[in-house]
Amino acid sequence: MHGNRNIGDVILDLRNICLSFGGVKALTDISFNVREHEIRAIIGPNGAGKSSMLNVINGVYRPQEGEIIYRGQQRRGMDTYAAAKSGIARTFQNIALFKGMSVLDNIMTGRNLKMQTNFLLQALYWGAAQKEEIAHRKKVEEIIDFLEIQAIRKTPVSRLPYGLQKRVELGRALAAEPEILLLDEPMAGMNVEEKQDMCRFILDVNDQFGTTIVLIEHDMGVVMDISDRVVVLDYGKKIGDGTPDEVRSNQDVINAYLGVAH
Ligand SMILES: Nc1ncnc2c1ncn2[C@@H]1O[C@H](COP(=O)(O)OP(=O)(O)OP(=O)(O)O)[C@@H](O)[C@H]1O
Repeated sequence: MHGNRNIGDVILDLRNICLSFGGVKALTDISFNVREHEIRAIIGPNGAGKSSMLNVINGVYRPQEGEIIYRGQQRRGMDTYAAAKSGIARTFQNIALFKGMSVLDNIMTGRNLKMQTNFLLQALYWGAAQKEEIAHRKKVEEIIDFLEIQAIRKTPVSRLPYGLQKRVELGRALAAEPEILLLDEPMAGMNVEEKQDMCRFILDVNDQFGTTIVLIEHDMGVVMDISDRVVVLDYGKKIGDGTPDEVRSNQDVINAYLGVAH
């Protein structure tokens, strides 16, 4: 629960979203919502528009048509900075960490938006800045404990196996203490064990921090296992929306997936 909102309230409402790139219609009239505290998956075959949808939510793309209502307010012209500031954090399909920096420092970069003091103020009020720094470090250490990566906290990210890099990326997103966490294919390229770990962490984040999670994932087993609700896109259109069971038995969804390699 965050502030005065309750579990199950709609916190993000996407209405009639249309997005095109030149002649390519990436999203056509897409509407769906995200409820407080749920795990919401976006699935669909390659090129269906999943990444575009995530990019609309965190302000990378501005849709030509449609409305985005976030926390009861219509969002206009939000950019990535404003989205992050308002509590939306994300991880990327391809890991976007500072490879030469340690795990600790990478996660610390996720605190940037939370830092109040700028460099000048830091020089003037050294004590206050130091206090703030200590508070940030504490938060980062909590995340490191939570993700069970104490042993590698000083290790440069480039030396870590892929699965752990993904975990560090999750840590950096968590450092921003987001209300909505967007995960773009969090299990892509992972082996079975790494996938199980990541699943557990996603569920724990949701459970212990109450974070609402929107994720894109190709692994159907994972999606159906951990999601509360699933929205299905195909060729930029919404063809299904509901609980995993509802989506599984939706004929349009079955057809779309039988049409590809599944
Ligand atoms: N920046 C862009 N410029 C031009 N076309 C784009 C851009 N981003 C996406 N598209 C097009 O929009 C459509 C949807 O792409 P998108 O990446 O959102 O799909 P996706 O479901 O995430 O695919 P995948 O599973 O392969 O990652 C595709 O036809 C894609 O070529």
